[in-house]
Amino acid sequence: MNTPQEHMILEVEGLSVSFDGFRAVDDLNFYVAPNELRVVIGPNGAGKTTLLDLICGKTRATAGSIRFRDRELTRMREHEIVRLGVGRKFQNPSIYENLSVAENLEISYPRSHGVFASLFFKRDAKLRERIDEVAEAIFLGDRLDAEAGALSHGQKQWLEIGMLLMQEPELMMLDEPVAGMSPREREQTAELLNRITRNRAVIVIEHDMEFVKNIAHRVTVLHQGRLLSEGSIESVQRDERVIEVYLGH
Ligand SMILES: Nc1ncnc2c1ncn2[C@@H]1O[C@H](COP(=O)(O)OP(=O)(O)OP(=O)(O)O)[C@@H](O)[C@H]1O
Repeated sequence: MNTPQEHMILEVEGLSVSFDGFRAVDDLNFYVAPNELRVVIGPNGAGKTTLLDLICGKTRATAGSIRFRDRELTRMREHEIVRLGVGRKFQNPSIYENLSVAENLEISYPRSHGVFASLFFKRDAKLRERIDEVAEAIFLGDRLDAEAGALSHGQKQWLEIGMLLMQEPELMMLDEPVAGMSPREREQTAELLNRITRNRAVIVIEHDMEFVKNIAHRVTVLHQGRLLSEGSIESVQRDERVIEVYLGH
């Protein structure tokens, strides 16, 4: 799929970024539908992380456009992009180790309704409800009072996903979410991502092909900053160009 379709939530067109003349992302077109779970794969240095950096505003594009719900993101600042509904999870969890699970979720709840809104009981009830709901979704419903630092590596990754979910993003991006997880935790993460995608679009960068098979609706393969192949996991795995790049011929 390399042509715009109707109702795409994300439309990336002609996107390029150069670092000292080196094109890390090179004239890329990339479209994601509202309830899609897209996995981006590709060899080291293919431009996967840079693509997410461009979408979330961490890196500025040299050329091209990124439209999210018909809003142009390329000139927006990171916090504006977050406010529009784009959430990003980095490889290393950025949770507050000294705070409890519930507190970590609470500080991630958007305050956009203004300081005075927090004076009202209604907001607190809604917040508590949201914390319970998210904690349940990330398999930490019975660990609300646990200190985040005491969680397992996998649980910390889930907590960070939960912190993003508190903001109810319409597009969520995750960089290698199952790195370092046990097989059981990987299974649960697949279940979590599938559930999350019912209400939003999700982009995942992943190397573990078994995991990719469990979650991907479609796969985008990047190579040297360009689109190499795109489609179902089966079609991408059969693609000669993909095989060649991975086998390094
Ligand atoms: N800020 C930067 N300055 C200079 N070069 C950069 C910068 N960010 C990325 N690059 C280069 O761009 C290329 C693409 O990097 P990127 O991290 O996007 O690849 P990747 O596909 O995510 O790889 P990996 O699987 O190894 O994480 C690499 O050659 C990298 O060294």
